[in-house]
Amino acid sequence: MPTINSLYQHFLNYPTICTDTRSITKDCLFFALKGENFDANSFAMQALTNGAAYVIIDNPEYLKNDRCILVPDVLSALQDLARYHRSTLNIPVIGLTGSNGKTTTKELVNAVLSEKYKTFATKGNLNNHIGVPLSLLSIDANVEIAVIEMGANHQKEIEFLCSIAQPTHGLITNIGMAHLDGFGGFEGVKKGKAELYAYLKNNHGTAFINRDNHYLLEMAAATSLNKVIYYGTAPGNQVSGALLKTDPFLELSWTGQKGSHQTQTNLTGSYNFENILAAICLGEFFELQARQINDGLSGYQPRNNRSQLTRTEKNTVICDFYNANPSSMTAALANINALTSNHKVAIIGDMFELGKESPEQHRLIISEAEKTNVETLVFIGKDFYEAKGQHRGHFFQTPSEAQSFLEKTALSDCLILLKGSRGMALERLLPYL
Ligand SMILES: CC(=O)N[C@H]1[C@@H](OP(=O)(O)OP(=O)(O)OC[C@H]2O[C@@H](n3ccc(=O)[nH]c3=O)[C@H](O)[C@@H]2O)O[C@H](CO)[C@@H](O)[C@@H]1O[C@H](C)C(=O)N[C@@H](C)C(=O)N[C@H](CCC(=O)N[C@@H](CCC[C@@H](N)C(=O)O)C(=O)O)C(=O)O
Ligand SMILES: Nc1ncnc2c1ncn2[C@@H]1O[C@H](COP(=O)(O)OP(=O)(O)OP(=O)(O)O)[C@@H](O)[C@H]1O
Ligand SMILES: C[C@@H](N)C(=O)N[C@H](C)C(=O)O
Repeated sequence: MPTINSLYQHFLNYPTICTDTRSITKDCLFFALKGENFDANSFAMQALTNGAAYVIIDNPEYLKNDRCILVPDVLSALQDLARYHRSTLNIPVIGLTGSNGKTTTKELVNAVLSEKYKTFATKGNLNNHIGVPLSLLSIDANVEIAVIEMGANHQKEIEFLCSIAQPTHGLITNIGMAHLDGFGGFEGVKKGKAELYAYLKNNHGTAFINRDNHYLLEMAAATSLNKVIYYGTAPGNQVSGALLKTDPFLELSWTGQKGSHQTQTNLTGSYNFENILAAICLGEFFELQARQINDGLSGYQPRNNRSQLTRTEKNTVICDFYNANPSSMTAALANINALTSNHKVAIIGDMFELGKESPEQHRLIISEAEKTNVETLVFIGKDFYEAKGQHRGHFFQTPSEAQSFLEKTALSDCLILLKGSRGMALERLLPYL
């Protein structure tokens, strides 16, 4: 079996990692992972034929030549290699987690910091036990600061990802009602996310904390964090800010260490205010000029179905269908409520991974939606359907039933919120809006 040193030598010679023979890069190291459909050990020879330099396998049956490296477990080897590579990098690594807004905040932080530094940031949301190692292994010697997104749906996951990413700086965006099933309820979410603070505390890292978020303050106090930089709305933080405009895009004023400034963004949704402030705070901390921070923020254009305002032929659609949970759904409803339009429509789909709290959470969202000034409410999915009771709105069990309704209704001149969990894939309704 190879040592981590010998595996790392291969990585230094062949620093591209591949996990899929269908998109192989010449001279890569191919890690044969297992999935629900395949055991990629069986693709090892194909990977070599397609150009891989070496294949890392864990089934001795596929050990055919000296370009096959047999390890006890391929996933662990990938994680160990990433941990080792990270430990050779003497750069700030910003670990970023939270229930909502991780990807958006990561993108904004990267947009800001890249105005001054050579940055690396997690691609998309490759944020789990496979994605974090792959991200770290993409950091090359030119990178000056890395922003690593860390996702989790159960306890000890952030602790494990921190052991790989070894963040020197960290930020929890917020604590919300997400992945309640795996975390074991809201208190479980707090406990799981606080693993980042514990890592920073034990490794002399710096935490960036939204002082307006009392859950984060409680968690920081419980961890006795000693290196903390605050941002928020009240004066006296490293960065303090206020929303100036929210319709349709956010504009804000902020005060840092060297004066007050104004920023324009291409983001909709006042919930993005805290994401933006976090990015400004990191920009200030890493000594960017206000102009660089503002350029980074105003240059960021969401293209990832999160808070993305899209004009169709007939309507304006808030494309927010990447995911959903009770906290982000509440925030999205509050946002459309506050926006101006002749006619408002909310098309919202089931929220997944809520466990035994799911029926109640779906009932609560229906009540929240009813209280808004949105005239047309469309609820899609089994969970909303089961909670429908006597509530106002149109309820459909499946997106295709909702599609027939939308085809008949032919909405026009409307502002439409389209949001649901990933598995609902509500993007399929966009052509009918
Ligand atoms: C192992 C793997 O890559 N899986 C991906 C694969 O899944 P599947 O089970 O279908 O794999 P297969 O069985 O088809 O294949 C096994 C391997 O064989 C390779 N292979 C196959 C065929 C072939 O001809 N040649 C081959 O080489 C193949 O490439 C596999 O390596 O496909 C799915 C669909 O594309 C992928 O979704 C799946 O990816 C897995 C899930 C993954 O973890 N990917 C990471 C890179 C990642 O970071 N993905 C993120 C998801 C992040 C996320 O959802 N985060 C959550 C919180 C984290 C919770 C955590 N506990 C968790 O469970 O993930 C959040 O809320 O943010 C992403 O995709 O965006
Ligand atoms: N600060 C926030 N508070 C509440 N909801 C938010 C916040 N930021 C973003 N959201 C909502 O969460 C959705 C997903 O945003 P984003 O992808 O940035 O979050 P995430 O935490 O990275 O999610 P995932 O881990 O699933 O990628 C957005 O479309 C928006 O509806
Ligand atoms: C897709 C995954 N990152 C996620 O956010 N899942 C929740 C449950 C969703 O799809 O809404």
